[in-house]
Amino acid sequence: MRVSGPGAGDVPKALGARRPPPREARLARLADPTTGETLDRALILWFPGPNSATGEDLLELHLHGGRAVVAAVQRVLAGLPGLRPAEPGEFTRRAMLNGRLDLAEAEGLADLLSAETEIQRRNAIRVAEGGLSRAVEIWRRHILDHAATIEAVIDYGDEVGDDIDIAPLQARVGADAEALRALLASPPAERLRDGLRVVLAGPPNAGKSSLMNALAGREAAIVSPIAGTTRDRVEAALVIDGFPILLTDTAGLREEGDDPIEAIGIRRAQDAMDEADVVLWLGPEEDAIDRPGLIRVAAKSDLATAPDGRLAVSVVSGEGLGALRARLVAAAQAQFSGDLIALNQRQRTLVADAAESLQFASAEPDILLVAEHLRQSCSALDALTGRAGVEDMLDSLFGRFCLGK
Ligand SMILES: Nc1nc2c(ncn2[C@@H]2O[C@H](COP(=O)(O)OP(=O)(O)OP(=O)(O)O)[C@@H](O)[C@H]2O)c(=O)[nH]1
Ligand SMILES: [K+]
Ligand SMILES: [Mg+2]
Repeated sequence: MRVSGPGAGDVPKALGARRPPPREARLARLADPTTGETLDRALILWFPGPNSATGEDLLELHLHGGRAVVAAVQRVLAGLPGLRPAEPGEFTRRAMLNGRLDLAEAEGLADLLSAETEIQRRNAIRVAEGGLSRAVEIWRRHILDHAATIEAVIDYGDEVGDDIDIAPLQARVGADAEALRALLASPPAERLRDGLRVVLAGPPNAGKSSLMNALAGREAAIVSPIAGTTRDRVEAALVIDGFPILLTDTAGLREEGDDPIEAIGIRRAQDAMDEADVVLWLGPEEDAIDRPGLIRVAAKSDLATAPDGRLAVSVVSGEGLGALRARLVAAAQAQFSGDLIALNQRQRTLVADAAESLQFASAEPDILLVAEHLRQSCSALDALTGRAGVEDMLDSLFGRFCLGK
């Protein structure tokens, strides 16, 4: 349990314990101040501000985790003058307001707390440790340099009353716009939870659901010899070699008959393919769509020899399943292993805005407007790290944290 703020240092005494020296854990008996009854034996840690997680005086009580113990201590603390329960995320919010971390780092921390997959965790820790903020700071400096040059040109131009060639500067600004946009090439952070999106597609009875079940290691979808068994999208999340993969089984594709539900299923199958990173195509060669990430699978290879160029797979003999898993891991690696930082939607929008303003600045003939576009680009980056006012954003971000964070 954490207590943050100017009165935090008085809490041990109120609980009948001594305040330990800074940053040293001490075992202490915590007592109810009204009854003298023992609440718990706990470790107390004392972090005087500003060198604490929140930047304020901060006290930590490491209690025995039982719900009743926590509730009893909480009740006693709430009864002390000047104390109230924290809002969700309030500690991190205070840390940010006290300059202990910036907005991008706080977002990284929120992502870290909710990370479900290894690639999410790796990305979140990079952001939480300031990886994104540092990259943004470099861009900001670039833009401020350009802006300073332009301001100088504007001032100087006033003096000599003459036009000055800003083409070389604009070329550099244009190059920066390109390079900044490269930040958008990494997959969006939201995508790191699902991982690689793999869709099984092909005509009815091709063996899609059987293959899905074999890869998932469970009976995720119904298998039967009846064509048109699968009608809706069926998802199974799995992890292969540490890479999260979201498998989606789909309705068999065929000329739409008079079954309206099957027709909806087929439309959903097509949507799923549009969104997929990898499509496992189990249909005939001539119907294979030409797209990146298509893996042609010759299913039921125990029944017939697979044609050249297709990956022979059988869920009966097990042939090709290992090779298929390896292909999926390779695809996931290509997509997620880079050093690029995955940006969330908010960050992507701001980076795109900043790059667009730079683009405008590089092509704008009016020198005053060039300066204005550079300013806008800079303020988009400021919003990213929270230098600019972003109250709404703070509310929604810190609402994602749990109590005590
Ligand atoms: N021998 C053999 N039979 C298979 C194999 N894979 C699937 N089957 C059989 O083929 C039939 C159809 O399999 P499903 O997995 O339901 O095919 P589907 O593509 O999902 O079919 P729909 O959902 O109807 O589009 C079932 O009877 C399966 O048992 C395989 O590798 N070898
Ligand atoms: K079937
Ligand atoms: Mg099926």
